[in-house]
Amino acid sequence: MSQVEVRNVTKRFGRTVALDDVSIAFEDGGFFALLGPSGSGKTTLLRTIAGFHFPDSGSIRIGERNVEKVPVEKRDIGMMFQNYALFPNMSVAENVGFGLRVRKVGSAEETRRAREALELVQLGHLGDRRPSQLSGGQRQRVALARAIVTNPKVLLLDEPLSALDKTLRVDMQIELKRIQREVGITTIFVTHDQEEALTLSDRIGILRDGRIVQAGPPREVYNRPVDAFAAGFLGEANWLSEGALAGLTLPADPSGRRFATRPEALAISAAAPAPGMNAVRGQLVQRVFAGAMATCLVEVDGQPWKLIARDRDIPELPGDGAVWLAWAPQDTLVVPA
Ligand SMILES: Nc1ncnc2c1ncn2[C@@H]1O[C@H](COP(=O)(O)OP(=O)(O)OP(=O)(O)O)[C@@H](O)[C@H]1O
Repeated sequence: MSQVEVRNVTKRFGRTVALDDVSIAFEDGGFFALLGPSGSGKTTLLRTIAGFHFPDSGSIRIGERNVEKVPVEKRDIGMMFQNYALFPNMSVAENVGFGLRVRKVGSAEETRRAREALELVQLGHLGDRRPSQLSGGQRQRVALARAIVTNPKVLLLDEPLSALDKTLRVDMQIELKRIQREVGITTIFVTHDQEEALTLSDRIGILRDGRIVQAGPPREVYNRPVDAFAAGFLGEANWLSEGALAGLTLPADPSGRRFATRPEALAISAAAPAPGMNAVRGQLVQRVFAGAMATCLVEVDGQPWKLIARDRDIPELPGDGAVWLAWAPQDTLVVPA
């Protein structure tokens, strides 16, 4: 059975329908990322699961209980938001133990469990410090330790890493994933960073206008997007114009469908590609060197196409910019028009 289940939830703010009949299940122990453009309803969905909003209709189950009318503090959740606030006048260990104190577990148990949680986030040695004496990344770990110390059924994270700089954010992603695996806690994570969602999660859900467009394992959503929006939102898509379809080997009947390629599925060359490959002709606009990888921007039939490849795999290209872009037929993305 899934650990969290949202069934037909609608949530309105005045005339805005922030969640429109959303149904989605979160597997026990899974790491689930909610992705979508600004205003698509990600935060509203998370806050409705947390209990800060009550749905206008529909139900929410956490564990074995229906909780749509249960207040936040009784839902058995841990939370970490972007603007997490640690209590400045408490030590790190007291901050972590706070939720246990509220639950009156007793001081010996509080100390022991707070220490364990701090060790889990590798801050066992800093329990006596004040939050102001920690770095940004360390504070984030304290917030995480505090969120999981009560052993909740589900961990809700709303863009928890977005305030960190790039390097620290990548470190924290790895750390968060390790901790999530170690504890085995069902985690729901809101982000608008596609790469972060792909790195961390074993399932993703894409929202648009308050609806779930597609949910599934990242690879499945990336390789089999249900529509053009999902294809363009999770990664980039080069769309084939109708006129360019003639002569290509397509994995499905073209009627009622659109076809695209991912940037990394393409090979670029001056000469026509080998038989059996799909290929289009284009005009090289730009080749951008970025260390290990390179990007080529190519105009194909008036459309901008993008190729991403290892720089060393890109051959010398002709001065006049006339190139072929080739890909294996099975790498064609097929989406309903
Ligand atoms: N408290 C509120 N009162 C009124 N409207 C709200 C409230 N909270 C959210 N909304 C509206 O509901 C819709 C969904 O908002 P939500 O914050 O869930 O989107 P989001 O996907 O998390 O966006 P972002 O990525 O920008 O955080 C938006 O149109 C937003 O303006």
